[in-house]
Formats: sequence, C-alpha cells, structure tokens
Amino acid sequence: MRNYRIAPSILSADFARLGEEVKAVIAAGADIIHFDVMDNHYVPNLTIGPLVCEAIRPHTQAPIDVHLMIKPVDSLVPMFAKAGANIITFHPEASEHIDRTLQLIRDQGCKAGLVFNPATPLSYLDHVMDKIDMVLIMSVNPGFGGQAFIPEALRKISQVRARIDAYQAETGQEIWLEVDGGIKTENIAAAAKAGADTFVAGSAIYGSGDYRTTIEAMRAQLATV
Ligand SMILES: O=C(CO)[C@@H](O)[C@H](O)COP(=O)(O)O
Repeated sequence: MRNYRIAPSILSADFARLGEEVKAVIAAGADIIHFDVMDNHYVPNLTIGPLVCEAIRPHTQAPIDVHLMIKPVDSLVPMFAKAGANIITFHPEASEHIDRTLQLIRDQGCKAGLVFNPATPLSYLDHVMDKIDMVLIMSVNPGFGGQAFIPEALRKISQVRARIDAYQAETGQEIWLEVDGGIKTENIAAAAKAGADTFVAGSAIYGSGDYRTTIEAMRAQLATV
C-alpha cells in the first residue's frame, strides 16, 4: 500500500475560527493543511494571502500546502515561504517562466509543484520533472469548493502516475501526486487506484459533522486499494 496523505482544504473551514479548524482536522487524523489562494483574476474568486498563512502557522506542525490560483505567480512566492508555507504549487499557464518559478520556490526552501486544470495538457511536465516535488491534478475547474468530481481526471491521474513512476525509477526522485476537487469517501479509492497518493478534501471533511469519522472513513476506503 502507498503512503497516503489526506489534506483538508481550509476553503471550507469556518474562517472565523481558522486556528481551531486547522488544529481540529490534524487532531482528527489529517496529514497536511491545504491552503487555497485565489486572486479574482486567474480564477473568479478571492480568498486568502500570506498574512493568513502566517496566522495559522503557529497552530500546527503539519505541512501547509499552498495552492496558488493567481497570476502572476513569482512576486508572492517569497511572501508565502516567509509566512510558513512548506509546499507551493502553481498553474503553469499562469507563469511566464515555469522553470524559473519552480526554482524560485525551491530556493525559498519549499517543495515545488505544478497544478493541472481539467483541460491543461500534461506536456507542461516535459522539461521540468527534475524541479518538481508534487503534481496536483484538479478534478474540478478551480475557483470554488463543493463542486462535483470530473471523472475524466482519473485517466489523467493514471497518466501522471506512469510518468512519475518511470522518472522515479530512473532518478530516485520522490514526487507526490495530489488530486483536488470533489473528493469524498465514495470516490477516494478510485482516485487512489488511478495513482493519487495525496487527497485534498474541503467540503467532504469540513462540511461533515465529525472530522475524525470522515477522515477514518476515507482511510478505510484507501486501505481497500
Ligand atoms: O482548489 C480548490 C478549488 O479551486 C479546492 O481545493 C477546493 O477547495 C476543494 O473543495 P472540495 O471540492 O473538496 O469541496
């Protein structure tokens, strides 16, 4: 069995109690805090920035996984690194120089990753695998929580899994494969079977009455893969 990681998206948390909400999901068994940054330019919604990342940092030791849905990208990378981000991912079509942005993230001491919308081609991976620690496959179009999972994402996850495994066999480099959008207890096993190892879930966890029960149910499904 792979080492699976569950990453609740705080987009669906109670923003008036964010510190407690972060602590609560980690205490309930989650591994990573997923932090969605939207700019009302690259995506049609507006969320949170480095100040909020800095504010939640003292509330958890867990990695903070910052998903930048912003354009341009580079100017905010050092600010998020300074605010305590551990992983920073961005959309390749939002950066003028993808290789430079990936290097910038690593130079700031964070893990770096590329995010693929449902219709973004995987060819963006072609010449930058050596600078990638995570690939994030969106199983919804970015901008909002609570959308329905797009099943075609499973095929894309399988294709990325094959690329990662081949690259890892050749170089030994570890690359995580994350899926984000519409992940629930009912479909998490399908995403894992396709090859994902890291699962973002916003509404399914924060919208449930009992975080621990939901995370345990997700892990029970992952154990069947
Ligand atoms: O990045 C995004 C949306 O753009 C996601 O992280 C959502 O926040 C996931 O929410 P659910 O689909 O799990 O409710």
